[in-house]
Amino acid sequence: MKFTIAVIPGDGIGPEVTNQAKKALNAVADTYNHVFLYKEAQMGACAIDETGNPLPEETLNICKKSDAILFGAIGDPKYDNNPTATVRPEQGLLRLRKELGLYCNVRPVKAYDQLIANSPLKEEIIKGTDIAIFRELTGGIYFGIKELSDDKQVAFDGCSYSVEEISRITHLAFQAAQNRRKKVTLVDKANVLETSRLWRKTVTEIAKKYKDVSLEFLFVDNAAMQMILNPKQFDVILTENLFGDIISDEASVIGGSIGLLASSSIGDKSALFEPIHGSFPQAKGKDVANPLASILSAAMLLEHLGLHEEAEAIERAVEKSLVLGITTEDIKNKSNFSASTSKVGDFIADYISNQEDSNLNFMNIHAGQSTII
Ligand SMILES: NC(=O)C1=CN([C@@H]2O[C@H](COP(=O)(O)OP(=O)(O)OC[C@H]3O[C@@H](n4cnc5c(N)ncnc54)[C@H](O)[C@@H]3O)[C@@H](O)[C@H]2O)C=CC1
Ligand SMILES: CC(C)CC(=O)C(=O)O
Ligand SMILES: [Mg+2]
Repeated sequence: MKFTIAVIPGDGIGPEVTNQAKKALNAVADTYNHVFLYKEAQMGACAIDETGNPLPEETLNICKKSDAILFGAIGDPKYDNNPTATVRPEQGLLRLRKELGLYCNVRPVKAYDQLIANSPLKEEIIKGTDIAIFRELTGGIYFGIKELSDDKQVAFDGCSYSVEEISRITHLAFQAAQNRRKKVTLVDKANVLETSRLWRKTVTEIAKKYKDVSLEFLFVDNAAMQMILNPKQFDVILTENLFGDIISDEASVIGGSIGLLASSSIGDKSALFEPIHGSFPQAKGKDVANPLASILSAAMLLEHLGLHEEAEAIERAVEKSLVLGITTEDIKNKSNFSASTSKVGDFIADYISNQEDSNLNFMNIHAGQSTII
């Protein structure tokens, strides 16, 4: 089959990790006889440098015409360290999400058995953790009216949610729970925020239609604590934009590294796939960033295109890289061995193409080495 995939590498480590995801997709295309037509587009700091606009119209058009979008990350210290800059890389990503209506961001969190020792959390706490975070992505405080008083002494970020915005992601979260362990936890701050009270009321109503799914409520401050104390209590977490952003980075500690967490952002017409991490500027160009979040995002992309077997092939290759310890330094194994970003990508692509044979090639490279390959 033939698909058009918009590729937005972005800034920092975005291009490096996206390249590895493309290697995995190319291996899938060769192995399963598909054609992936990549349309590369700019967004973020690199787009500002080139065009003055963090989301050029051309990028938006390429995305609208594609079957799916693979995105790396945006962001650059020259903007992070300049709070008065009025044009910012993040505006590009936020506008893209809004323009494409990508309201449902799903962030799977799981504790891989091979990496349990890498987590600072105890094995008995994290072993078996399997959570799907459903984060609302086009509403809330990230999209509210922003103001700074004329004397620059007072700043304002508005937060609003409509019943419609809450309802559409709530249905998707409950449908996902029906195919999982049948539990939804709504994470909010309904003891304080009016928007959170609307979330509780709306979600409670919708829950009545899904009688096989139980609904629990947690205030976000408590949820942040429970994520560390007892993550196995969670199945599907449903939450608003800001809270979902924060608790998903926190949850990545369970998996051993944020460099492992992939995501899908789904709307009625478009779908985008990206790691949950940012542009990790300290690692830019060093070939050390973990590409697995990007590679697993490519697997989610294939799943979205209906290519289930192909998605599984990527997931199996990722599992194999973890079993063999062919991993970047953020999750290096006990032998202190770590592979570079590109070598991990090579292994994944090779394993998809050749399956069992690739073990041998990489076991040889792996044997007796303690430095980056
Ligand atoms: N979706 C996006 O494009 C996002 C962009 N950002 C932007 O990224 C820039 C940096 O933000 P930070 O807060 O430092 O977040 P970050 O996610 O880029 O990095 C935080 C830390 O996570 C670890 N990390 C991240 N990605 C990794 C990877 N692939 N492999 C191994 N370790 C990894 C590193 O220890 C790093 O110091 C900022 O400009 C920010 O606005 C932040 C989050 C999301
Ligand atoms: C960079 C922000 C716009 C968003 C973010 O941190 C995220 O989506 O994880
Ligand atoms: Mg984030």
